[in-house]
Amino acid sequence: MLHVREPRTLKKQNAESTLEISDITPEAARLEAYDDHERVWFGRDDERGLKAIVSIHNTVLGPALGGTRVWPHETFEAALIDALRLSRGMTYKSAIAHMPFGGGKAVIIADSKTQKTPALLEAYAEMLAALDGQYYTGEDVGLTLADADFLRERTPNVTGTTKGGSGNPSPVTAHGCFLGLKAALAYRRGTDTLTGVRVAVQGLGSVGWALCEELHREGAQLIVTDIDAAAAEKAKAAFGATAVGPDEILSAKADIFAPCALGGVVSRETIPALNVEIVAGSANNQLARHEDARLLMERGILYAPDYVINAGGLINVGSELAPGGYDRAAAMRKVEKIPATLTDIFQRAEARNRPTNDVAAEIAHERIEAARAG
Ligand SMILES: NC(=O)c1ccc[n+]([C@@H]2O[C@H](COP(=O)([O-])OP(=O)(O)OC[C@H]3O[C@@H](n4cnc5c(N)ncnc54)[C@H](O)[C@@H]3O)[C@@H](O)[C@H]2O)c1
Repeated sequence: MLHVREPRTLKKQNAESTLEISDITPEAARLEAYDDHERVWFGRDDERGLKAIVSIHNTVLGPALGGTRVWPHETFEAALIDALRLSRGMTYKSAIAHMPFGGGKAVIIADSKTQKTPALLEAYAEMLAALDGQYYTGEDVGLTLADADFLRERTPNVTGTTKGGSGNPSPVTAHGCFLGLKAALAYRRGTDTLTGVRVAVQGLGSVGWALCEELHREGAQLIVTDIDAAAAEKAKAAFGATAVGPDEILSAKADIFAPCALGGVVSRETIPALNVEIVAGSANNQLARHEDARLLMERGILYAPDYVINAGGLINVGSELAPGGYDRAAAMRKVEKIPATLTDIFQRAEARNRPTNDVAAEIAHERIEAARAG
């Protein structure tokens, strides 16, 4: 059932501030991606260049937690859909990883290389403070560890910082993906030996690069791409990788495709050209549509649901908020459960002839409904 919530207002932190925050839940509710979000906020500060959407999907399991993406979406609607899909994914991610958090995510509409000024981040910190604990954030595409530290100096609800926090989540996300990718390989081939296994990695940013390091150490052959050609060149030198163009990676002949850039890359348009046995990577919302997982299944391609395999970062930053504070060893023990969780999903999906992401979503829903019922 669709609930369209009454708009709410937030108290201004400072009467002089140029930041305006509005409740755009009714506007979001008109979109297919809405999926019954609890609240969607829009923060705008023309003087400081901020346009930010904070999307809170579901807080049944706990307060909303999810990173902030800085990306120059072409339209406001595209940014809003991105935020909605990302925050819903965070709800599922927490539920599957047994973390006590709800799903939330933020999108700042800006080019992180040219428009992410200290003034913009100041305005965003003010927005986070005004949300007053409804939403905890951290790194995502376009928001670095230094940015997270900058925000944390101004407002408390920022995780994954060096300011008393757990630090950069990306290597932990990459490690969880590495373990999950091996679990998929073992499920498919009966062995998780990576020697000579060809992995096509799309996106050589914080997670993609760290994943390549682990894969390379275990003897995988890397085929890489990035829209930043310099990153691909660096990977050639560091890992002996083969670099291909951004459009070529989707049909590259490999054993595994690891999407580690943005979402929507696995779609009914791209699936026919995929030349791999497994899709396992860090990107959020890899599938353009939930139903696309069935097309993968029909092509015999094993899909590791994104919010299961990439939960390492959430587990790490979320552990900061555990009673007693951050304990890295405890967080890593949880990350090491990702392969078993995935294997269980693969088995259930195969036994019922269902796509893996259907099974994962079902498990997440069951946990949320059980918590709602108390
Ligand atoms: N950082 C984390 O801990 C974390 C946790 C969970 C999920 N994720 C997801 O993993 C993905 C990567 O995150 P990140 O933190 O490494 O981001 P990042 O910004 O550090 O890296 C993204 C990289 O992808 C490249 N890229 C963008 N579009 C591309 C395209 N079309 N083709 C090839 N390359 C392209 C960028 O140039 C950049 O190098 C994102 O989808 C993110 O939401 C990240």
